[in-house]
Parts: sequence; structure tokens; C-alpha cells
Amino acid sequence: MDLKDQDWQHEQQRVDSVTGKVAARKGTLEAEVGLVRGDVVELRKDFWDEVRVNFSSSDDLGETSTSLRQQSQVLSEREHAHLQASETLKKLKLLVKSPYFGRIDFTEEGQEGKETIYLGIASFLDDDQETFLVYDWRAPVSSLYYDGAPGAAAYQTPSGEISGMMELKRQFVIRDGKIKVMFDTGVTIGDELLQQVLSHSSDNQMKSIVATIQKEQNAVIRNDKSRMLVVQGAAGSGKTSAALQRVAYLLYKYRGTLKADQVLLFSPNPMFNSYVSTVLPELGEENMLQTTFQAYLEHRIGREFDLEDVFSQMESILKAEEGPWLTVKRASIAYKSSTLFLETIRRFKDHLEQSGMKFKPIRFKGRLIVSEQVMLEKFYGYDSSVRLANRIELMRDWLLKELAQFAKNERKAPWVDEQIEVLDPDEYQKAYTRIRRKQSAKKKETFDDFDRERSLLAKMVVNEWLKPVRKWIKRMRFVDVKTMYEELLTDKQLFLSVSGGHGLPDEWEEMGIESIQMMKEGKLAYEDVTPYLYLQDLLKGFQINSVIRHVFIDEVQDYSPFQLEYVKRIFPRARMTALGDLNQGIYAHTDVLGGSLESLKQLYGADETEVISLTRSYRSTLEIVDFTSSMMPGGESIMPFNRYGEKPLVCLANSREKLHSSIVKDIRRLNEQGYEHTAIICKTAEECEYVYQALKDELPLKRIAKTTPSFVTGTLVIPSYLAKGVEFDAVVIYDASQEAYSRESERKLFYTACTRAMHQLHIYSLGAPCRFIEDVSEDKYTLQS
Ligand SMILES: Nc1ncnc2c1ncn2[C@@H]1O[C@H](COP(=O)(O)OP(=O)(O)OP(=O)(O)O)[C@@H](O)[C@H]1O
Repeated sequence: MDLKDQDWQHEQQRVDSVTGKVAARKGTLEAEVGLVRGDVVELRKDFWDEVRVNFSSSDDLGETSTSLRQQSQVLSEREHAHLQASETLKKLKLLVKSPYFGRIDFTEEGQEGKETIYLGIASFLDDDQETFLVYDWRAPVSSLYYDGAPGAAAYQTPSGEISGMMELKRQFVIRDGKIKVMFDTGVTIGDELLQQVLSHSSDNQMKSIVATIQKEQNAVIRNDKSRMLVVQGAAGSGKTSAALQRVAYLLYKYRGTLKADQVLLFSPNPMFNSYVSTVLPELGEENMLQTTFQAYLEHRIGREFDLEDVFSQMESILKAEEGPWLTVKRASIAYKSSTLFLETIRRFKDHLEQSGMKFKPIRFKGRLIVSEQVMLEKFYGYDSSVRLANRIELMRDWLLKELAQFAKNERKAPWVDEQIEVLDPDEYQKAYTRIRRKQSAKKKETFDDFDRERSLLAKMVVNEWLKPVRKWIKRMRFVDVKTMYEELLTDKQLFLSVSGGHGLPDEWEEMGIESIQMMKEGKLAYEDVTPYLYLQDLLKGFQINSVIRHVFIDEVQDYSPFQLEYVKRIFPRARMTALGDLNQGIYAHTDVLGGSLESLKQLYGADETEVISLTRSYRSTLEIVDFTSSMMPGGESIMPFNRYGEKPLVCLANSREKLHSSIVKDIRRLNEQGYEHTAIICKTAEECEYVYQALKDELPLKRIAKTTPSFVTGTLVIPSYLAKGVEFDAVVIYDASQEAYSRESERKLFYTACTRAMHQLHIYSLGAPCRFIEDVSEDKYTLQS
């Protein structure tokens, strides 16, 4: 037996020993969890039997409350024990199959003898409860594995740097307790292992990458100094992957204080939520909260307006012919996405402190309770040093009092008698019970004499009828944000006075007309939504969330500076991790980032911001990266990972029939070759619909729309802008002709679509291909006509 075989055998023996111990611990814990679960069920069932309930005297009341408290404590202690044991069990179940993936031998400076450290997805201690048989990949010492090479090495601990010599770095792939792969490695973590991982077919879920995290990704994962971490990374460089491992790292490092529901990820679309949802559970962690910015906007003002979303905006721009509408739309998006507009709105609010507020009068049954004029006098009668939002709160309280007075007077109105008479028996009974309940609280109210009865019923009827008005006032709906926003967009003099005229586009007037027209129809253009919400919050108060401690924004290049300011404002206690790629800024507003990260750096200021660049691309084969990066200015800085495949294929078709029949044959061939997760990427949703209808009888296609909740396997037909962040074994671009992609502004969209391919990229073109392909030298693809 040679040395290598001996080593392998020795390591397998250790795996057997560790998995044996894990299995034994798992068995014990399973029994314990069962017992605790039983306890919890019993405790919940018998909860009230164990509490001595007696309200006879104040002493008895005290005793009852103590007994109740004690019983609740016992229950919550058992529930907590159950939760903790279940979490440990979850990790043991993962460890028993694959206890670790790495080993380092390290001798600390000044210490005798080397320490052998094995890394896995969770720590596991020997029966002595002292010796680590497995170290968590997030433990300080584990960073040696990701960052260091054999030789002199150091790692950071909370009490300072520890240096020494690393003698060995070894990688394993262990499946079901058996070592499948094992080799020693240098600086980078296993090109070999990475080759294996990356050459696999994709499926509909993102995978954890803990075993093969690269050094620069590790810097993203473990960075916890800066308030704002910006990760600019090429397509496929592992931004999303690093972000998710970073969440796991933070949950581990701050486990006493940080919970998964204090971390929020903004995803590019609802489908993406499901795509990444298995990564953290795979690591034995709870999922963080996930949402999309659109979902947040809907939650805030979706009841008032029919909100245009970014995808509809994109769709209408992509479909529009060049002309006045598109020019105005582009100008409107650019301006309203900028911080210039944000400043304008802020100054507009300052202006409103002095004059110009608009209120909606308070009415009931068509009668005026408080007129706008009276409200204005009241509002501007408050001390001008009181903040505007506070003045509105004062107004709200005053209006509620006015309403209460109105209600009192109203009880004698004839319509109230009519209502009492038509109260049906059920309602009457309800009223009677309600009044009886109050009776016991306030002894003097009785239901005995007729007058009393009438007066109590009148009170109830009026209150019931006025409920919507009360709710309306409480929600501060009397502040007429819509009219004020409209005024800002149409009153040029006002606009100039608050904007200082900075950056005012030539199309300003047309922009206003377009927005107002939409608002009249009850809609709000996407570019107006955040500014509108911002104005509303400046007036009524921001809905601040102080619970969230970490906000992750994936595909940050798709956010406008205005939106980022807004996110910063509503999460004042959060740190931010922003991950993006300027080359994939596909939306019209993203040009306002100006092709640089400046606005992102300014968000929290340079001192509080750190930028990490990821330039190596892991998703696609070298040939695909070579091709796609040639389309982008500066693309030469994108480094492909050395995984080889076929050159991208560019197929020219001279008729739609030919195009369709070639695609059908191609998809079938790709499927036969084992590429199951394929996509036909179209430019727009409209084109997707057309392609789906044309090919659905030939191929088992799945249509993806902006509302599709989860990422499905199979051959998808998907619009380019929805393919963000996800990947496929093979990508077929439906029509990359000059006619289809005629504008320079569509370069990033096209690039994003092509970079979704892992193993095969096939581009079809009905006629001459677009300029983006012409920019690529011909030796980088195979042309077929
Ligand atoms: N260290 C790694 N080990 C194994 N796989 C990796 C590693 N880094 C990235 N990958 C793989 O590369 C692919 C792309 O990763 P990911 O989606 O995180 O990149 P991204 O930068 O967010 O891409 P994009 O911006 O194009 O959406 C994924 O399949 C991911 O699993």
C-alpha cells in the first residue's frame, strides 16, 4: 500500500469514527427531542389544570397571577429547550452524511506540536466536550483554510492575530460517510474540486459553496468592519453566493444577538426568493427575511394606486418606438431617480412648513365637518418651530376630538332614529350585550328605561357610522399628498424655487403631464412611486424599522440613488451589503448611477464604506466568458475560471419557420446531452408569449412571468430582464438580430441574458446579428447559417 492509500485509509477511519460519534449523539438527541416535545404537548394541554385560578379576593388574584406566571415560565423553558435541541439535531443530520470538507495542519508560533483542524458546516465536540472533532467553517481558525497557503500563515481572533505555520491543506468530498475525493492543495481552494462542482448541471436551487469559497469571496463573507459593504462583481463571480454565506457567517458570529429575522434580503424578483431559499437551511441556519423592493412599495401605497412595476416599465420602454414619448419617459426616469429630485422634494417639504399644504376636508354623509380652510388655519397656527410631521400628528389628534364632538351632537339627528328602528334583531342583541358589558364596568349605565336605551343605541349607531371617518383621520388621509405631488410636477415656478433649477430636464413640462395623466387613472408610474412615498413619509412620518440589523441588496445596480437613500432612511440601525454589477444595469434609471459606484459610496460616506471587487467568473465556461466579456467595454478585466466547453454558437436564420425549427431541434439535442435546465431567453414578455404559443406543441415549455413565484426546472421561456441572478445549463437567445436589439442602451440587457449560461450558449438571429455580437471577434464563436 503506498503512502497515498495509507493516508486515504487513515482519513476514512477518522471519518468512520467521527460519523459514528455523530450518529450516536444524534440518536440520543432524537430520543431527548421526542421527550421534550412530549413535555411541551402535555404542558400546553394541561396548562389551565396546573394554574390555580381564583379571583375572589385580591390575595387570590395575586396567587393566581403568580401561578400563571410560573406555569408560563415552565412552558417557555421547555419550548426553548425543544427549539435548541431541534436545531442541534438538524446540524447533526447534516454532519452524519458529510462531517467535514477540509483539513488544515497548523502549528501556532511558540507552541509545541501541530494541531489538526477539520472544517465542516457546524462544530462537533468529542465526548469530553473539549476536543473539537470538527470546527465550524465560520470559526476564526477556519479562515486559514480559505485565505492561507501552506507555509507561514495567520488568522484573526477577537483577541488579536495568531500566526504560525500551516503544514497541510487538504480537501475532501464525503458523501454518506464515504470519502469520494481527497487531495492536498495550495493557495486556491481546489481548482479540481471547483471544476467538479461547476461542471455539474444546474437545477432550480442555488447551492451553498462553503467547501470551495475563494479567498476574495471570503473577504466579502467575513467583512464586518464597515457600515456599508459594496461588492462589485462580474456576472457569475459569486456575489449572491457570497452574500448568502455571509448571512450564515453573521448569524454564527453574532449568535447571541443576531437572529435570522433581523436580516433582510432585497431580491430582484419573487422567483429569485425561492431560488436562493435553500442555501441557509443547507447550512443548518434559518432563512433570513426576503422581499422585493416592489413588494415593499405595494405594501406601502398599493392600496391607493395601481403601481407600475419596474418590469412593466421595462417592457413598455423596450417595445416603444423612438419618438417623443420615449424621450420624455427616459428624461422623467433619469431625473426622478436622482438624488437631485430627492433634494427637491426635501426642499419642497421645507417650503410646505411655511405655506402650500393641501388638506382634504372632513365630510360625513356629504356634510362638511371640518373644511380645508379651517384645517389650514389650524395647521399654520401651530408654532412654526414644531416639525412638520409632528404638526400633522397634532392635527390628527385635534381632528379626532372635533369628530368626537360632532358625533355627540349627531346622536340627536333624525337619521339616527331611523337607523335604530331598522336595527335587525341580531344587531340589537349585539348592542344589548355590548352595553351590558359596559354596564358592569360603569355601574350607572342601565338598559332599563327607554330614554337611556335610546341614548345608548344612538351613541353606538353614530360611532359605528363614523368608524371609517375615524380610521381615515387616524391614517392621516386628510393630508392631500397627491395634490401636492401633482402641484410640484406642474407648477414650474414652485418647482424652480425648490429645485434651484438644477438638472431640470428640457422635457419637464411633458413629464408632468404624463405623470398626472397616470395619476388621474389611479396609476403611479414606477419612477414616481418612490418619490411619492418619500414625500408622503416626509409629511406623515417614516415607517422606520429598527429591528433589522443587516440589509442585503442584491442586483444593487437596478436601484436608483433615490431608492437607495430611501432604503437607508427606513432601516436606520442596519448595516448594508450591496451586491451588483454595473455591466448588468439593465433598467432605464440605472444609468443615473453614472457607470460608477460613486452614489453607492456616497450613501454612507467614504469612511464607512468598503468596496470589494470580484473579477473571476465561475458560472460559465471559459469560452462563454470570453465571448460575453468581449461585448462590454472593460470586459477584459473579467477573469474566466478554467473550465472548458464549446464556443458559443451564433445561428442565422432567414425565416421565422427556420428559426423555430432550428430552436426546437437544438433544445431536444441539448436535453439529450443531459442539459435539462435550459432557457429560451426572449427580449420581452410579449416575445415570450409569442414564442410559447409557437413552440408549445413541439417542446414541453414553461412560461415565466414576473409573478411566477418559484423557479421551475425544464425548458423555460423567460424575458431577458427576469433572468437576472439565475442560471441555466444552456441558454438559447431567441432572436439577437440587429432589428431586435437595435439600441445601444440594450447592450447590458443582452449581456445579462447571455451570461446566464453555464455550459452552452446558443444565439439565434433572424437576419443579421446585432452590433453587440459584431463587436466580438469571430474566433470567439461558431457561426452557423
Ligand atoms: N466559490 C465557489 N465555489 C463553487 N461555486 C461557486 C463559487 N463561487 C460561485 N460559484 C458558482 O457560480 C455561479 C454564479 O454564482 P452567483 O450566482 O452567486 O454569481 P453572481 O455574481 O451573483 O452572478 P450574477 O451577477 O451574474 O447573477 C453559481 O452557480 C455558484 O454556485
